[in-house]
Amino acid sequence: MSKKVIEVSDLTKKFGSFTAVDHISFNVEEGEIFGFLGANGAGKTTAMQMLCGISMPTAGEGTVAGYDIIKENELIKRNIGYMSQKFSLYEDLKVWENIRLFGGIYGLSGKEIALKTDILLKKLDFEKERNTLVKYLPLGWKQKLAFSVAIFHEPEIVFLDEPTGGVDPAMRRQFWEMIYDASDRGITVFVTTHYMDEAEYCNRVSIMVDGRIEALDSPSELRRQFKAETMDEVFRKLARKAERGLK
Ligand SMILES: Nc1ncnc2c1ncn2[C@@H]1O[C@H](COP(=O)(O)OP(=O)(O)OP(=O)(O)O)[C@@H](O)[C@H]1O
Repeated sequence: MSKKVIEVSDLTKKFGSFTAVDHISFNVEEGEIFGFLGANGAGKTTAMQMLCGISMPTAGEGTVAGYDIIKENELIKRNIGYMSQKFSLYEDLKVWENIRLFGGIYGLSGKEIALKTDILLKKLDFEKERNTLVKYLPLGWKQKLAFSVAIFHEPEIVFLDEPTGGVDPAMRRQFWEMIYDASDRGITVFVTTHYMDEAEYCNRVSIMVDGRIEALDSPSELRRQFKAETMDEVFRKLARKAERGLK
């Protein structure tokens, strides 16, 4: 049996009387690429922030990387990687300065950071951009850099919130090569996306509708269950039920 890196049960988040995330329960296994889908406003970001220890649940319980999401949220923050929609890169710092900053935040030594920076820049073919201010990088490059710094400390799990928004399919494909590479090294990947071709690349996918998980399985099994040719069709069949955000 594979180890569970995420285990949550009845996780709920209310904002006043509005229930943004409504009693969700699921597990993610070590090394999985787990897709977290849902229409705008379905509750994906809110759920992810609870898993990352950034936001406290109103109800429910769970563990991430073995730590309790309520009592040990500080430990979770230190032991995961997180790439938010706005990514955390500092636009007015150079590429190498951003890498050093995040390496430091994650507790790596100066020597380790220097060594790993050289390896990373070479791997990304970014050596010429070492001294470039991040604000001058094209969006796709920023996304690759943001992902690289999110996993610089080799966390057990990385959370990616719409990591490939706004770039062309070729660039998105390159980004997914990096995701596969991380997954091959044993890093569990939890990823939200609006692109249904990306959903097909995941080992398992959950689909949220109005704060609840309405379906969860492998893409092929979901296509079978929903008698659909593509994940896009599965998604549209489910999203039709949504009352939030689609009007
Ligand atoms: N701090 C908040 N206060 C009140 N309502 C909020 C807050 N954060 C989120 N919401 C509401 O909760 C619902 C879920 O939002 P969330 O951002 O989690 O959705 P999402 O699935 O990530 O959507 P998107 O794909 O647009 O990012 C939305 O209706 C949103 O307006």
